[in-house]
Amino acid sequence: MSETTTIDTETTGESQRTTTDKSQRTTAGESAETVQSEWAEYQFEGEPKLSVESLDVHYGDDRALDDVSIDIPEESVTALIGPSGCGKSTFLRCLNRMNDRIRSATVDGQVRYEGQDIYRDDVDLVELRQRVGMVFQSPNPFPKSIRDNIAYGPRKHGDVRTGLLAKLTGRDDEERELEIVERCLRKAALWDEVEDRLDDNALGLSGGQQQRLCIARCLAVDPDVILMDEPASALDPVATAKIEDLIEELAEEYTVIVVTHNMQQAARISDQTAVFLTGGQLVEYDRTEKIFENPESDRVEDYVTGKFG
Ligand SMILES: Nc1ncnc2c1ncn2[C@@H]1O[C@H](COP(=O)(O)OP(=O)(O)OP(=O)(O)O)[C@@H](O)[C@H]1O
Repeated sequence: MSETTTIDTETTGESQRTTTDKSQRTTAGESAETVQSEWAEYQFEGEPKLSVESLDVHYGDDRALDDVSIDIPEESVTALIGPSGCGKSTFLRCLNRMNDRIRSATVDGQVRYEGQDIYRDDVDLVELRQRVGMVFQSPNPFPKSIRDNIAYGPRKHGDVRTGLLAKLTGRDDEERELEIVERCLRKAALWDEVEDRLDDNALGLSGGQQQRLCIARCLAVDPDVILMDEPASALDPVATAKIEDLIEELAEEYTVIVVTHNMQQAARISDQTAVFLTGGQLVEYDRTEKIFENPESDRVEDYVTGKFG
């Protein structure tokens, strides 16, 4: 697919955030500049895993993200919340350049992964999406066996070789492949449910099992960051609870960023929360507890208490 994304590749070094007076509570009428400065003080230990600076996204002439800057810490869960159409999914897709696939999308600004600008012309998109994996709203397993779903990525990337040719050339990695399949299914809390039917078609699994399989498939290519776009919105409460537990476990090893419409879910599972509001603005970003218990912005308070959105 052709890529028409416009990228600003200017390198400006580490982001400089100005500290502002947090006593300035905002109202709906205040300018974006004032509103966006609210969360400038959110600080965490260590270097950011992802650092986004002045990110603007347009679809044709329509703006979807407006000057978004945010640093995301490693090995934690970051929730992205906000009303429908405020740009959460667009933002998520910028983090592994999935928006490159959308012809009308124009991306300006900077996204750094471990300090490296991911929008440089020479970035290998396959490698980027391997490191920054994605799990979608609706479970989308391949119409293949459970084993093949997990082994797909490692086979494609040449990490394992199986099959007749591999057997004939003595490079058969069947054992290693099974080890990867088991490890990833265990990490996705699915192994116990499927260990005796690895060769069954994945489409025979329940919705919740399919979603955990998709997470296991994502883990199989050894990601560092996992982007999740409403991963539980199509699931029943029991399956949702399993995904939530899994997300919290994954955050011990991975950097997880989750878009969710469910504010209780954001409050339950995330360490920090970013609130986007209409117009594609990131209005507030802070510890999840702070966002839900004592947000700086009146608009955020109205949103998290359900007064609008
Ligand atoms: N592929 C696209 N082409 C054109 N416009 C798009 C495209 N994807 C999103 N948009 C527009 O960009 C804006 C932000 O959409 P986005 O899906 O990122 O928001 P969202 O907050 O994730 O919404 P939701 O919560 O409903 O999924 C919306 O106005 C949407 O219509």
